Amino acid sequence: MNPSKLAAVVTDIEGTTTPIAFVKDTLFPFAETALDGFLDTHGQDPQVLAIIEAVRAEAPGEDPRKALRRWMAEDAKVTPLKSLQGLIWAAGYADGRLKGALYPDVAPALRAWAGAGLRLCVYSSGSVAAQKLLFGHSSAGDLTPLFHGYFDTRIGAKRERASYTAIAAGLNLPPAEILFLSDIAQELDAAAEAGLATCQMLRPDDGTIASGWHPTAADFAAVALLHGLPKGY
Ligand SMILES: CSCCC(=O)C(=O)COP(=O)(O)O
Ligand SMILES: [Mg+2]
Repeated sequence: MNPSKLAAVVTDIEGTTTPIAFVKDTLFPFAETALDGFLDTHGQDPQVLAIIEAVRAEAPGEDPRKALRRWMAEDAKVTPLKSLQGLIWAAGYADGRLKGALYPDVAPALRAWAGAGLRLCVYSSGSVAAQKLLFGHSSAGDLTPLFHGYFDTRIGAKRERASYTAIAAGLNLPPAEILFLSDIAQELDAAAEAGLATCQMLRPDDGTIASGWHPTAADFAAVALLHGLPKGY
């Protein structure tokens, strides 16, 4: 049963479902270390060739490997970098070197919300492939059957109102029936401008600063409490 006015929950990953430290200290260094070897081995694969073309288009005149390393250093949310990281992480998830880290409250709440009929979606700067890997090989098992949809930067940047309007249109739902969860105030601002309900995740482990006006929650059980949703335990 879903007594709230919500039809869907769209969640960010880093700082929301997943500790920032896992992304910054495990995922990103894994991709950085493996970059050259991956490109040496897979550089002629059609998928990788297309990504390198996209790198050249984004960084004209710059050596693609240099551009990729610069974006990694800047934590730039650039689609070709995010696509390539997803391909590199795939091998790590497949052989068990990587396991998608989730805060302990996340899986029980997601199961309860999906069971209550809510449509669950992810919106992350990480590529859709990378999102499916993280939730498919998570510390709580394969959670991908719980999700209705996945969105990445191909629908638009996370700090742009138009991205959230496009997500609502893609879900064929009034924006007000969608709750967006994120730790980043500018993302929540953009979602609220598009008419979505928002909640800022203030994970104590991540030391997130409150934006001042979005409702806040320290975990998904608190989100459930705010919206009259089951919390899963
Ligand atoms: C799909 S997991 C990797 C997350 C990632 O690459 C990233 O840049 C974090 O972006 P988010 O939008 O989840 O904060
Ligand atoms: Mg985030």
